Amino acid sequence: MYAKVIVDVPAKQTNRAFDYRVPDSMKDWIAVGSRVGVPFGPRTLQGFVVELHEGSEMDAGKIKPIGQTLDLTPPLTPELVKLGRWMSRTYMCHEITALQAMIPGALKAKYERHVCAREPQGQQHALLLPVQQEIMQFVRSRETVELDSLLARYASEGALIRQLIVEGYLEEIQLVKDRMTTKKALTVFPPEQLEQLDGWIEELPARAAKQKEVLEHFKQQPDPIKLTELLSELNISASTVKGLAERGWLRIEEVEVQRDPYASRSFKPTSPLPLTPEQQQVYGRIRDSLHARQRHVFLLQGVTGSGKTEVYLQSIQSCLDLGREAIVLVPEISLTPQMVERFKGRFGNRVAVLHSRLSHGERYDEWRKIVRRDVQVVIGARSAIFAPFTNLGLIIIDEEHETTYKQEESPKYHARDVAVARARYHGASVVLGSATPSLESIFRTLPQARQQATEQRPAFELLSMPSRVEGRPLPKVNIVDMREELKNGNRSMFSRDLYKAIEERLHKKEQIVLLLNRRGYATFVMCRTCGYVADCPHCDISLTYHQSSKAIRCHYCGYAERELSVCPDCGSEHIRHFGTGTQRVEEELGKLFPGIRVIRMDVDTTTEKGSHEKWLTMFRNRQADVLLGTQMVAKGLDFPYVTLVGALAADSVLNLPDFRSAERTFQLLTQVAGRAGRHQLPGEVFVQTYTPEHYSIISASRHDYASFMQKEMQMRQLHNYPPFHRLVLLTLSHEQVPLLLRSGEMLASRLKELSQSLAGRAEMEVLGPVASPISRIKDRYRFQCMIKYRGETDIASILEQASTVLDEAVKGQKLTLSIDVDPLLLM
Ligand SMILES: Nc1ncnc2c1ncn2[C@@H]1O[C@H](COP(=O)(O)OP(=O)(O)OP(=O)(O)O)[C@@H](O)[C@H]1O
Ligand SMILES: [Zn+2]
Ligand SMILES: [Zn+2]
Repeated sequence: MYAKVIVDVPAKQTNRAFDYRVPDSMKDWIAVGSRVGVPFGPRTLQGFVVELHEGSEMDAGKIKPIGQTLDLTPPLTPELVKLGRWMSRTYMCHEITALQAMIPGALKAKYERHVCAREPQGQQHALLLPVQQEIMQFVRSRETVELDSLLARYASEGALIRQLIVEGYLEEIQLVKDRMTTKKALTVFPPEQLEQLDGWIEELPARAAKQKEVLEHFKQQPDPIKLTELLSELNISASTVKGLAERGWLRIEEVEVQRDPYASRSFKPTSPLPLTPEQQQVYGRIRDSLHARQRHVFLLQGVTGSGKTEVYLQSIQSCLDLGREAIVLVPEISLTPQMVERFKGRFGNRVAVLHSRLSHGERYDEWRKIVRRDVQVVIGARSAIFAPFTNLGLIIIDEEHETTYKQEESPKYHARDVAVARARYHGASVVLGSATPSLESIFRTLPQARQQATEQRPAFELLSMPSRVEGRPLPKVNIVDMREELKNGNRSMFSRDLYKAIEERLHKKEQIVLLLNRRGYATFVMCRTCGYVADCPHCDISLTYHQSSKAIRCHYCGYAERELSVCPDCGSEHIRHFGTGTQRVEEELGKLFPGIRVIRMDVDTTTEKGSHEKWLTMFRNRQADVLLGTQMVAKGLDFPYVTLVGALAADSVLNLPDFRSAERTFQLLTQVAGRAGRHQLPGEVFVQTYTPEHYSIISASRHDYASFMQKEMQMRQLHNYPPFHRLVLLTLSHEQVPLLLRSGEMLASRLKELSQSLAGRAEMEVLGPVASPISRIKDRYRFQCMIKYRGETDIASILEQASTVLDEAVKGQKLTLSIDVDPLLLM
């Protein structure tokens, strides 16, 4: 038998499968998705088996054998291996990079292979042969056994051992060296024959009362117990237990314990709520699709507080009832205890939780629950989309418009696209939920996009929930024109209206959420008198200020102007580049409202593990009046006493040099406004802005997604932006500008040539090269080209051809080309 293996060297020359022979002794162990060690030149490399064949085209004598198998159960499924190939083609990354992104970090480290005994669950199992029973007994007596030593001991029984693993009698564990991926604890075991306990209790002298107590404990509770637990339960010292172990009456051994980050918390079980008519209708569609095994993508547009989560929960329940599995993605930022509680409360220990604040070991243990089929539901951030389920029925992406679903380093995938690809394979349903769907997603529900739908990019079905549960009203949103405030001599960050509203809430002991968004590095130029913002005449985005050159520039096309000292519209001198910090707001709050209790949540105050949760718990317990922060205070929080929301500088996103800035502004304002008045107390919102006439701000204040969407679609179409055109961003970097410029021009002209050869209705436009918005990182300069295209374009092969030309021209020059397909950040 022969295997095709992708090796762990992310380089162009090794971005293909290499042939290896599967030694007879490994035949039973190797499958598509197995991790193996293979000889590669003088080294041994880790790799993944992507295909198995009876024969090989290559000369049999020349094919080297696989050196070792690294896992007993392959960490990847055949489906994920296929997905890796699709990702490599779709996102222009190395196949190995895609595959590595699917497995937990712990598997990338050093390892030691062990097995331990467990009770097989579920279906009928084959009767064990005597030799297998002997093996099981041996393993049980040890808790864990290193696989190599087991195979050495039962040298001729490899296939039978493998059968024990497949049937679930043995479980493989990776004991990763150095990093200690499995955690061990000293555990006390009772004797095999429990009847002996009585005799021994008799035998002990009266003064050994404590030791008698220990034996009594095992008479009542014959299960193994952690030493520390036993000591604290009986209030005894370790020497008491050790004495018993020395007599051979008890056994103390190191045993692996599973780290469960949620073990210390108990979750209050919840049962399904009776659905509102809107929820019922949406749920009915999803359930029908699950039953019909349709590969359907739903876009669930439900206003904030419409009860989307309850729909997710009940849909998952019907998926589980069909014996299938579910993945739920939430943005990292909203993976709060509150969210986890809702899922654990409904599905208990059938849920695994994956997010980046877990340690390597905790992540690995959660992942193993999936591999072992101990859980059927995974809730997690972006990378949980790769959960190795084999019978997926439902994938839910909450807040589907969030940018965190796009990975910014290679593989630069979007979890939404990966979800659709996995669902296609499994015949699963996808539910994308949001109060403010991305333009890309809503576009795919429109008749126009339905016509262009393909297998790869299917049309979406729109489901909507336009009202909040129990008829609660959406909060009233007031737009405050900050230009007026300035005219009236108010130079504070707080308008008079917002000031009064805060005062009132403090008096009534209600709570306040204040949002100050500051993203990106760019500062924009704005007139504080009339609200004028300097825009690029060619690109419809704002220009950014560059201190070093005292110029304002466009990051897309390179257009530049001298720094402005007076406003070109109104002549005012109050024109400057903008940026304020949460810290300053906190100080000002303290001055204006002495004694006010403020929780500040931003990157500075949330780096520590668990700090995010700590702040939110404090706020929930009403130990603070104000929750002040960046966009992390806008998402998914559900606090009954929040009746006031203030957005301090609503324009700060609007003026980022990004064609999506209006969309981001609308989304953010809608989300943060949605935090107010979600329960009995009605809510009120103040949006402070210098551009009160902007459609994104007006639509958000009216909770009017439809009119925003229409206007924004027009803008996008006018400028050939997504969702009408698709984008590819190519970034070149090198230490020397002249070489960079030359290669940038070569790349652009090759791309332009290729675009001319396009047939039919396909269109492609190449912009650049221009300096990247972040023009130097770590002493390397950066230039970028952008492709805008539409129609049936084989973009992968165009990119492939262009980059090959570039590679040959600059051989050995350490130039890097990074390709971002459907980019979200244009930096
Ligand atoms: N059928 C129902 N009956 C009563 N209460 C409900 C029902 N469905 C949901 N709720 C409650 O309504 C509140 C809002 O629901 P939920 O948080 O799911 O809204 P959401 O649509 O996810 O909002 P957001 O987009 O702001 O996160 C919650 O407190 C939830 O418990
Ligand atoms: Zn002006
Ligand atoms: Zn421009």
